[in-house]
Amino acid sequence: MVTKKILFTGGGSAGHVTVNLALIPRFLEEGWKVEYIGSTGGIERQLVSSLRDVRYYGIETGKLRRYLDWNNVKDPFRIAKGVWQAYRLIRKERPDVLFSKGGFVSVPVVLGAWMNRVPIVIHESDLTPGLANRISIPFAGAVCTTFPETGDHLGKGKVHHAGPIVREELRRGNAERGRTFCGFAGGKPVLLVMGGSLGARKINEAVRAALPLLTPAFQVVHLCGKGQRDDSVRSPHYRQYEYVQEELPDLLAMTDVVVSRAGSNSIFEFLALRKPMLLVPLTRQQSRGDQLVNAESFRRSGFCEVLFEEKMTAETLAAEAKRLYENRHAYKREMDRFDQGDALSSVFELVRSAAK
Ligand SMILES: CC(=O)N[C@H]1[C@@H](OP(=O)(O)OP(=O)(O)OC[C@H]2O[C@@H](n3ccc(=O)[nH]c3=O)[C@H](O)[C@@H]2O)O[C@H](CO)[C@@H](O)[C@@H]1O
Repeated sequence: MVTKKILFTGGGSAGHVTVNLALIPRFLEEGWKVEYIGSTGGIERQLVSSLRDVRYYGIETGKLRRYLDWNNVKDPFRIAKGVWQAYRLIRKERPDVLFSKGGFVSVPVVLGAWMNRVPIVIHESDLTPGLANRISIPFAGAVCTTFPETGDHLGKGKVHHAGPIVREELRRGNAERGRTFCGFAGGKPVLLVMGGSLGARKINEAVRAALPLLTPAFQVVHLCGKGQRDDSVRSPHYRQYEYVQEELPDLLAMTDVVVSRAGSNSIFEFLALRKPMLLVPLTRQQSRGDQLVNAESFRRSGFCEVLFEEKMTAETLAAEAKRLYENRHAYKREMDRFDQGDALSSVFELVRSAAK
């Protein structure tokens, strides 16, 4: 039997790596060789290093910004260098297919694959496609989507609605282990706060200011983002961690309700685990508005409440979190109606048929 080889790319933030982390074990189990091209210093390098049998190549990359910045002058040269590096790596490694999850590092890799005539499958987990994917889609043979509505933004033809891909290990958490990790006694419900993979300064400030209102009702676990811990804030009912990896399943297992940004991977993970959510989406100024539409779609489905950042204060945050907990059964009922499907298998089959 000829061994197939798949190349993955995607990075810049964990949201552009999570789907790859869920898919890679399936390809390895099926006997494929797996390689990954990411940036030399991005979060993807660290996340992919937790997987065995995956060869990682780092390339130079620049960010695709929509605002003025000195780096806008240097970055076209970095991107051009990245395209050249990706082209040469792909010519040498000869993968049968490229799976691209987006994020700025993926653009040079998609171009390098296209120049080598390697079939390309793209994955878009937000409701509206990001800039890197919009640039890449014309070069791809197929685009997998998470939200059914995304096809309306892409035109039909290449689009394949797969549904959410959620890492299997997230379902294997243990609430007792989570409580032991945090040093929490049982009793009070647990509120998990997650500001996306990079943290969210505004949410961090509001949650810390709201602690006197929140901790009589909840034990609060706060995933605050790298470099954003504030050790001056202490309470026996409050724990903060910058970023967790292997502990996340246990923390989710003990969680009753969530306050979160509206990054697509996070919210589909909370949906899969039936965690009622209060979403504070990034504003249109902070991002391209993708989280606003993600959150609105979830609100329409009855899975979450939305608190706009402009309206977020310690008081509104605490009041909305308590209301969410009181109504938790109603949100869970709506979530139970969601058909999770088996997106992982359907994407695996699509990629297998796209491979040379
Ligand atoms: C600032 C920004 O550009 N955000 C984008 C980024 O978000 P971001 O990178 O935050 O992406 P997501 O919310 O989609 O995913 C975050 C991932 O990190 C994991 N996690 C998080 C915290 C932690 O401590 N441990 C951990 O493992 C979550 O379980 C999840 O799998 O990509 C998303 C997917 O394209 C977009 O919707 C977001 O708009």
